[in-house]
Amino acid sequence: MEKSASFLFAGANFNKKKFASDFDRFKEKKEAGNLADDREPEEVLVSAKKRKRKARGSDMIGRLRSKKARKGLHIVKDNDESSKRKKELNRQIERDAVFRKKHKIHVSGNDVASPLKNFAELSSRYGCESYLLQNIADLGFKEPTPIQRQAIPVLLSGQECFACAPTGSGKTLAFVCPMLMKLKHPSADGVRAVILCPTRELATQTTRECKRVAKGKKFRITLMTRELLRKADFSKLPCDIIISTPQRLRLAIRKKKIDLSRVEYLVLDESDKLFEIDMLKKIDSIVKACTNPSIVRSLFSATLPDFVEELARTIMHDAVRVIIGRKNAASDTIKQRLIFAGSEEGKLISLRQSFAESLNPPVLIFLQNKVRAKELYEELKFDDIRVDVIHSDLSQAQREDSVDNFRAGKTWVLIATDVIARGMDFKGVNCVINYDFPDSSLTYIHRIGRTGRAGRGGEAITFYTKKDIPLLRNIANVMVASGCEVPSWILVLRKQKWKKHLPRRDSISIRPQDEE
Ligand SMILES: Nc1ncnc2c1ncn2[C@@H]1O[C@H](COP(=O)(O)OP(=O)(O)OP(=O)(O)O)[C@@H](O)[C@H]1O
Repeated sequence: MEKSASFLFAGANFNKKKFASDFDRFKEKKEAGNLADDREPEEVLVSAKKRKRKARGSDMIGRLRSKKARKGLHIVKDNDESSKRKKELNRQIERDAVFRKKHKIHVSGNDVASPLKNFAELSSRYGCESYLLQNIADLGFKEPTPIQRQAIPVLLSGQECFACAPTGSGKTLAFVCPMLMKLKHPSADGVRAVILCPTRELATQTTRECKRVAKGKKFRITLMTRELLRKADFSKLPCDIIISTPQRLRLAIRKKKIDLSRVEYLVLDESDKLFEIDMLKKIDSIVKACTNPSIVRSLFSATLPDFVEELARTIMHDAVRVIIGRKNAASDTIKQRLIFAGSEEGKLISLRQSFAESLNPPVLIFLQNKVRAKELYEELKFDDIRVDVIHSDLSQAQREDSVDNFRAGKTWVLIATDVIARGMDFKGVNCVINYDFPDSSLTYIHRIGRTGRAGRGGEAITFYTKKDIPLLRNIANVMVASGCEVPSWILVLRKQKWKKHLPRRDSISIRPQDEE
């Protein structure tokens, strides 16, 4: 090859000696090609025409071939693209699976959205407005909790969802955040979102939380109060989001005061409580009143019994199931203890003794009904501790005062019925005492979940007497599942089937009758 014959080969020297045999063959071919010129002119002409035809033919075939090739190339390219996409999708699925495993997120459903790595993804993936991110930051939330990581993208993708995550793990933000993002702006179109809570206290707390998260955006967030129910004309009342107990909302529907046909977003908080038989009818009529076909419904709770899942599946389309950790488990930040108190008298002695040794307020004490809550309050109110009581016989204002005083630290020990066992977020409760054994393992999980919230530690003490032994194993199983120690004899007791445990108990009062 001559020097510089080709720009590509410039600088490369062909070693003729080394490749002599190849070089000779190449020379032979060239010489044979030159022979054609020695033929007769006609011969040359005919063969030239033949060559031309052949060339033309081969050109057409070539064109055809190259067209096919181009087409083939497209197909190959398309196949390449789709296999690339498939590969990337598979990689994403693998990454999601690893991430979910790390955060103990279990999902089932179709095309479940990837979990959030951080709150900033709300903006990069879903165009979240800055006011919301700012509010989340102002609340001091640095990282999403596992339920927030998964439930928020699921709801933003428009899928319905039932979610089960431990007490105090941030479920409220997990449904409030996508709701505000979906609603985008305040509007005069009527109610567009409904949150149902089983108790008034929880509805009040959720309203407050919702307003904090929506700060700076003029959403009309309304708590359904008795007064509002009596006086307000909802057709004129501007309202984007309504938060209510099922009772009050059903009354409003019955009185034809409220139109829920535009509701785009419905949340059933503490859903297993809402699906209990006494609430089910009310829930049913509310669900039916929300007639918007594009509504997104979601169920949230720390406990999700199988019957609730089955019921939920009958009303929800293609819902995604999100479970954090183990279903129906207590928060693992709570140190749980069982104490055999022998009798009612033994419980009171034990309680006073533990207060005398170390009272570490705030403390919450649960009893099985309001009569017993009042009795214990009467016993303790003259002791040297700041004690208060909350139950359903108190007026709304008195109940609110009890909650506020406990929140503010004015009350050290709050005696309560199960009216505040679910959802209430009291910051820093150090100890929950089950003075009366809970009526089920689900109630146990919710009661003790008033402590050990948002990653903090806490303690739960449960008194039991002989009457509570039938349910002891069920509670012990919850304790073992969250890593607490339990005497082995309890774990071999017979397990009780689903039935409320509400035994008749002796009076708490140890004062002689004529003193009362
Ligand atoms: N991402 C977060 N980072 C830190 N704290 C958070 C975060 N999200 C929520 N919290 C806080 O965690 C606490 C518990 O949240 P929340 O009341 O929503 O729990 P929950 O899961 O609904 O509990 P429950 O089952 O008892 O109703 C609240 O004080 C809340 O402000």
